[in-house]
Amino acid sequence: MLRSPNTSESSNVTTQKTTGTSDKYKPSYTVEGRQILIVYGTEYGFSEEVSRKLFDRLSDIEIGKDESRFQPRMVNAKDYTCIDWEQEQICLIIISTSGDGVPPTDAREFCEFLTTTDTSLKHICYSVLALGDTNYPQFCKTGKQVDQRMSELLASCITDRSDVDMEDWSVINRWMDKVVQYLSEQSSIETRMDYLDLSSLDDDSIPSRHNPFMAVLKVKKPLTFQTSEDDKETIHCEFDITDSGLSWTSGDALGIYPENNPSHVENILKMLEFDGTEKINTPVWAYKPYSDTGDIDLYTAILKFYDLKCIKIDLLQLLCDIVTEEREKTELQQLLQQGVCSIIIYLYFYKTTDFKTSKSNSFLYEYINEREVRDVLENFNSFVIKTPKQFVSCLKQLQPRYYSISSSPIVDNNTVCVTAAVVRYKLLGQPREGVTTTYLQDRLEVRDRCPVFMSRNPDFRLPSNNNVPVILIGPGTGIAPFRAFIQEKEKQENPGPVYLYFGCRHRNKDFLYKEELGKVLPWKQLLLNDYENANTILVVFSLTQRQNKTIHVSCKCTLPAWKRYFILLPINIQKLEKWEQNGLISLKVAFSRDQSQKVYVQDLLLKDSKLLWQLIDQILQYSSVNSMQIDSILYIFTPKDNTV
Ligand SMILES: Cc1cc2nc3c(=O)[nH]c(=O)nc-3n(C[C@H](O)[C@H](O)[C@H](O)COP(=O)(O)O)c2cc1C
Repeated sequence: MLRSPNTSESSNVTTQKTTGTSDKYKPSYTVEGRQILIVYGTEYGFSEEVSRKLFDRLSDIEIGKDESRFQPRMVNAKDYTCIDWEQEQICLIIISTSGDGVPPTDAREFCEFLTTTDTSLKHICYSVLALGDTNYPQFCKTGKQVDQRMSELLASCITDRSDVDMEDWSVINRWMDKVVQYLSEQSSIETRMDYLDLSSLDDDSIPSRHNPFMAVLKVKKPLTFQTSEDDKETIHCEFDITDSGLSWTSGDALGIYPENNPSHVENILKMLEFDGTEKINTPVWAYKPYSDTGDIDLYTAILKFYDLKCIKIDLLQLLCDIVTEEREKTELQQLLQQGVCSIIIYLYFYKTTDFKTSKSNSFLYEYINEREVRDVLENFNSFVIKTPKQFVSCLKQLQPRYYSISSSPIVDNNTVCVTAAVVRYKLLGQPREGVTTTYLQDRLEVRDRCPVFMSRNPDFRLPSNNNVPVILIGPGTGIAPFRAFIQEKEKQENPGPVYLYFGCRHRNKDFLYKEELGKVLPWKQLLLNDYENANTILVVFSLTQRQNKTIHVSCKCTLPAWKRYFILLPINIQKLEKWEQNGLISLKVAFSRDQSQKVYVQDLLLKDSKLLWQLIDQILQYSSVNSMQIDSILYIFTPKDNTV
């Protein structure tokens, strides 16, 4: 029997028949059928959502005259040890890329297993759906690596890997169509009961993304105040996680499940002419205690589990089908079908008419990106939605948000701190707000409870050698994880020096944690100028000769995904000192709005470009930095698409 490591050969596999629909996506769900394994590796839950869709599609297929069924089973890559590869026939892998081209944290061991095993998977047919984002230089790297490795292990490819740019469902659906088409023609897949070894799976007692801990908010204090429209509102929150079983390491992030603004929920219910007490099926992604019940009232479901900011194209499609006003129908049709020009371009490149959900439909994407669910319902209001189910099936799942933890467990392992800039802005003449930051600021009161869990960030750590100097650049709320790092350095015996680069608009208004940092680093407060236009946060850890290694990380922080870059570069201590003596490292001090002429980070970088390239040259010569890393470095120094 070929099992992944840590799996007992003599385990008692209980193949209980489970019939509950909410349980069907769990690996413990098992019925007799033609077994198909779906392995998903996810950081933020999208791969799991796609896997559920695939599961449903595969479950619906009837094969042959006996109308037998496929029995898909979904296994999170973190639970890969329950897989008995010898028994598998078909394996579909849906995996995202995280960090700077690395597997999702929970999928690392699975990828490591695939890389190191030399077992033949000749008997397995497979296909990979790689999820990613073209804004990252290492687009879909993990999916590509997994695909290559499966092929090296002699598994046969059912259909070519598809690489998905963000949530491009047209690509996802095309891949699923091909998989379904292939499988529908396979009568040789054996019918069996399930044989997964579930004994090694995590129990539900440890809080996780699916089972968050209800932490008490014990402190909420403003770090900056809004005295004019231009000012930023930044808050510091402390959550009590005593007896939760949760632990973290500085560099990790806290996942927080927000609630929507109740007035937005009420407004939507009014437009739909529902009163909110109607019952619907509890969404499969609901956390406890809601997940324990079969149904939930519509108001609670929309408040806690559905995204009212991001629009699913299904909502436009539904409205297009049911609006009664001709003008609205025509507008929706135009929106969904877009101009002839882009259809032709799309047909030419993709040889398909499935353009409705494609990113190539930029007109549609622009419409969606600028609007929220309530805007769409207001724009096209001649509808009658018959059932709450009809409506919620067109909404996205409300995702947890991740905040870099701004406190060290060494200081207090029962209190988790986060630092958040409250998001409020105007778009299309309407006031808009960030869901979680306004939930924390406006709706969550001290002593209230809120669902939280830990999100590991294993690449983003202080160097293990305390003597190693550390340079941190974290403008604005980018300072959050560095506050935790600095708290740790404070507790170390003979710590190496810490260089902190911080940027903000005004010295007296938004210099976060000014007093604390002033205490810790009186001798090295290097204030960089404005951060607003900084695309990237660069973190330089200097390493001793002995530790010379290159580490690349991405950190979950509050910046939009494409701005989330943390890069570690190795620098030799002596070199660092020498560079400093030679003036290669100089201090740049500027607050963007404290003088009449604005000065930004990129202006300083541009001015220093020659110097910076010399520095990068030295780093590159010193370490074995590969071309991927050079791309990332180039990205840092071209914040305004300027080539330095
Ligand atoms: C911090 C972070 C780092 C990422 N790094 C990459 C990357 O290096 N390459 C890539 O193709 N996509 C990258 N992505 C995009 C994700 O792979 C993409 O959003 C995917 O749909 C997420 O799926 P998941 O929720 O299942 O993890 C990154 C996303 C985040 C938030």
